[in-house]
Order: sequence, then C-alpha cells, then structure tokens
Amino acid sequence: KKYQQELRFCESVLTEIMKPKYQKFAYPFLAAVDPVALNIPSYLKIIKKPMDFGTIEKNLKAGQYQTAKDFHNDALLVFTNCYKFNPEGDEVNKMGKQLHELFDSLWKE
Ligand SMILES: Cc1ccc(Nc2c(-c3ccc(O)cc3)nc3c(C)cccn23)cc1
Repeated sequence: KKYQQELRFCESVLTEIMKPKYQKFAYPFLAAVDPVALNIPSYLKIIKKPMDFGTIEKNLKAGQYQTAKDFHNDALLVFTNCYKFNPEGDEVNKMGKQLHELFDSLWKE
C-alpha cells in the first residue's frame, strides 16, 4: 500500500515538472541529451550515467524503481550531470538550478 502511494507521488512530481508552464527552463532535461544533435561529443566521456526525466518516467512506468528513493536518486543525477557538464553561469546550468528548485519544492511538498 505504502509502495503504491510512494510511486503515485513520484508520478505526480513528474507530471508537474513536465507542464508547459515550466518548459522554458525544463526542456533540456525532459529527454536524453543527444551529444550529436547538440554538438557536444565530449558529453559521454564526461557524463558516465546520462539521465533525464523522460527516461525516469519510462523507468517508473516499467516498475524499475523499488522505492521513491531510487526515483529520487535518478532525479538528482539529472541535476548533477547538468552541473558537471555545464559550468556555473552557463545558461543550461541556470536552467538546471531552476528545475532543481522546482523539483525540491515538489518533493518536500
Ligand atoms: C556546446 C553546448 C554546451 C552545453 C549544452 N548543454 C545543453 C544541454 C544539456 C542538458 C543537460 C546536460 O547534463 C548537459 C547538457 N541541453 C541543451 C539543449 C537542449 C539545448 C542547448 C544546449 N543544451 C549544449 C551544447
């Protein structure tokens, strides 16, 4: 019972951050980074475990998260990858911070 509640909560957080009103800063994080499309060949050398919220949603729906903690760990990976690849002050880094703040506010509800 508790497990189902936890997963429904994770799904509600995903639904919220994917809403159009957040697109302006969320969009780089909703689908897998495409190093070819973005012309960042170094990406996969720097980022060992790429993660994005589209992949997280697939994983959640496929029952690949045992707990909300596992879900949260992948969510944090999206942000740490962003901060690692996009230096402080870069546009995408700032967008990552905005989405991170939104995510934290929803996570703590
Ligand atoms: C030359 C260059 C420099 C930085 C970027 N970053 C970036 C990223 C990105 C997101 C998460 C992440 O962990 C790493 C990168 N997503 C984008 C998008 C969607 C458009 C433009 C830039 N973007 C792209 C090209």
